[in-house]
Amino acid sequence: MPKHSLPCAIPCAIALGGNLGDVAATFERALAALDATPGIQVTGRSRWYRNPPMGPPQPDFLNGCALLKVALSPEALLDRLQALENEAGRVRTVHWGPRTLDLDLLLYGDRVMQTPRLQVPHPGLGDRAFFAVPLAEIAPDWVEPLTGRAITQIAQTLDCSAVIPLA
Ligand SMILES: Nc1ncnc2c1ncn2[C@@H]1O[C@H](COP(=O)(O)O)[C@@H](O)[C@H]1O
Ligand SMILES: Nc1nc2c(c(=O)[nH]1)N=C(COP(=O)(O)OP(=O)(O)O)CN2
Repeated sequence: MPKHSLPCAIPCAIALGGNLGDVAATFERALAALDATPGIQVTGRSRWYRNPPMGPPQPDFLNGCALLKVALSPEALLDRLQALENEAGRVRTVHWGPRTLDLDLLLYGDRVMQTPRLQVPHPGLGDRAFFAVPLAEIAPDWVEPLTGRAITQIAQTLDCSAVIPLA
């Protein structure tokens, strides 16, 4: 089925992060693989932003966000995101430690859910500038359903000074 006719597609926002290897190339591969996935269309992407690590000392991160149209359940979308993390060689060792690729589901339409596997909106959206700054670039007016705040409003409450766009 052509992507433009995906029935019941839900607008979603994801975050990309990583600090091991050629992260920009890893992000490009992940977005291409997502767009090639039945039931997923990549409709927008931010610039990539360099910023210092949250957590233990480690190399700076690249972070960014992408917008999707998704005709999959939130759980099936998470399965696909985690499969792509694994394909990028992600190894889970240290909590908040270095990684080749992290793909987080930030928003799934206006759904609010909290299950053992999935919290949506992502609980970091309100306090992580490396989520809010790139998302504000591509979806400034999207209203976060838990607090009723637009993404730009969230970004304005955070110290965004260390989240620097690449060229
Ligand atoms: N919104 C979410 N996006 C991604 N992962 C989520 C979300 N809510 C809960 N999770 C769970 O978080 C752990 C660890 O995720 P990493 O970001 O890969 O460290 C994972 O088991 C998800 O089920
Ligand atoms: N600058 C920056 N620092 C980070 C980043 C990141 O993307 N950018 N992700 C982290 C951990 O994310 P993880 O997904 O493991 O934790 P979470 O489940 O709390 O989001 C830890 N520290």
